Amino acid sequence: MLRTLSLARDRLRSNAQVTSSPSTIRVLSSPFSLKRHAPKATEEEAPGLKESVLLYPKDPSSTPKLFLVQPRLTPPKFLQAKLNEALCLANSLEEQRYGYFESDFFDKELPSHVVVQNPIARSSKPRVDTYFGRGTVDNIQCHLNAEDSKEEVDAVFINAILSAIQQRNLERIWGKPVLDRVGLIIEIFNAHAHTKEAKLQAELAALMYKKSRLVRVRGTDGRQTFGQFGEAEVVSARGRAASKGTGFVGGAGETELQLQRRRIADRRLRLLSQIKEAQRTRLLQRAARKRQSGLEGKSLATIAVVGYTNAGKSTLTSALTRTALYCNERLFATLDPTLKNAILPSGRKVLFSDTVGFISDLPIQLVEAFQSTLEEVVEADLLLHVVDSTAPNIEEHRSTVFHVLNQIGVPEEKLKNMIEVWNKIDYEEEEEEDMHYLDDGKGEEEEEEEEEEEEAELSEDSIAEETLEASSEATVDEDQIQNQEDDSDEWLLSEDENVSDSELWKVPEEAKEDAAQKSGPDVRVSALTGVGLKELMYLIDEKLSGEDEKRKSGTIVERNDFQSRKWRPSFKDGEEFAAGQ
Ligand SMILES: Nc1nc2c(ncn2[C@@H]2O[C@H](COP(=O)(O)OP(=O)(O)OP(=O)(O)O)[C@@H](O)[C@H]2O)c(=O)[nH]1
Ligand SMILES: [Mg+2]
Repeated sequence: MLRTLSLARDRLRSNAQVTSSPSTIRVLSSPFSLKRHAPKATEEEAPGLKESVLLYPKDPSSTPKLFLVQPRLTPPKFLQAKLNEALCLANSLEEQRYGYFESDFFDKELPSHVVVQNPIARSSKPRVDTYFGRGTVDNIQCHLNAEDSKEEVDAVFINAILSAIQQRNLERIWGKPVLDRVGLIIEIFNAHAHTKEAKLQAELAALMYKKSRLVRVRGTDGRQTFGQFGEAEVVSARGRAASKGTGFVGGAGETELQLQRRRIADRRLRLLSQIKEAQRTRLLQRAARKRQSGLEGKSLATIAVVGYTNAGKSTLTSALTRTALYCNERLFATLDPTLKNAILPSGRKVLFSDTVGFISDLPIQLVEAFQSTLEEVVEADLLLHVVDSTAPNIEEHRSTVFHVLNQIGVPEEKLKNMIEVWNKIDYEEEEEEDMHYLDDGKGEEEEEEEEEEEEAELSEDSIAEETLEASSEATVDEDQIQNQEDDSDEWLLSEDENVSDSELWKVPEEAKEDAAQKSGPDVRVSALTGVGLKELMYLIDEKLSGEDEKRKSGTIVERNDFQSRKWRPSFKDGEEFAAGQ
């Protein structure tokens, strides 16, 4: 069904009527209530971390005003879903203070946005220098000027993956910071991180992203700098750069680049050792849990609740365990795994683990920044996949989750045994409406004409432009060589990897096949109203006893092969330490 933007807002509001109504209603609806957790006095703050991870200059005390640019997609239903998600992402960027968000999500205005031509759809290859064609870049500039005249836009959010060069060039043209999809998600991680471990992991992700963004920038006064604005130049391993034919012989610039890299490398090492410490604590706790359950003579199984962000994982976990986890309509409301007890119908005691949600187009390296968090998923006895049954692009959500679970090394056996829960069945579908969003207004014919004109312009006046593009591509490779020398185990792929965007970010066919193998939900629930929860608890009981049987008969290998999986945590000594308990 075609969902419109206004419908999306209505839909959010209709959810809001249930979830964000006055606190009295929330408390009365217990045990399925959604209470915001109180500030933790014992939470150890990590002072000064925030300042060092900002991807663009902003006032941390206020929510930034973003202008969203959505490349056009087909079919319209898919575009609508992606646009809705991007709007929610943009509105999710808000600092969390003591476990709370100050503003109510549903009171927030939707960010200004425009749908523009998609360079990938047109030529299957975006422009190397500016991602979009010239006409689109100018068009966005006009929209930005109009927005600025109302209230100044703090940053432009492009819902696509940009290379460092494209990002810098667009910043120079528009005179504003530009965030791509990965950049914004990292910003959200940093803004929402609450515990020390989440803060460290989010900073690590930001740091490695920053590293992949290092390009030399020519300031307005002609000096080379790494500042926010300026003309992007690609720095080669030999310290040579070329931009519009203006090369320079390097030396000082190269040193500056190396200095930046060294600072990042130093900080990364410090962060890794702090994360290792936090992970050691987690491993000790897990070992203690196992020991205790062993003493009691029964195994204390852990059930990891996984799913796309905003699917309702925390709401469901709260409902099943009769606790009040933090649930919020903002994307990535949960960043830390939380364990909660519950008793199954058989009387068996289990632990539910609520964790960070997944999202499409997220590079594995970013997922890996949360490796200590995701270990809870890999180590769990049973997985509960929560799917938002109201999502228009439900199949994309499902395959994204299968993809991430595969990437983090969840064994196939566990994937097969995973319970798929379709949530939000209480949600009623609204009438179909026409889509409402600001489009750049270009029909296909116009787009083709514009493209032809651009191509003609390029071939006439190609020397400067092509020099930039060709040299960008050439020197990027050389730059990558240096990158690898500096830091061989890169976390984030940069544009330097020379792989097209579509190849990098799309969900592989195998993940789609995995998702398709499961024909539908095992159980349909409403975490909010409690419908289907009893059935779900019986199913969990059944699956766990099936697992016990298989284990007894030896068809399941015990969880001692952590190091041999596709993705491995780098903290082997911590494992050994815990194993020795
Ligand atoms: N209508 C309806 N809304 C629900 C249901 N379950 C969750 N929600 C709403 O969906 C939104 C997201 O819920 P969360 O439980 O925070 O989702 P999550 O999967 O934990 O999200 P992240 O932690 O951000 O990944 C909240 O506004 C919930 O109130 C449901 O069964 N019905
Ligand atoms: Mg959550």
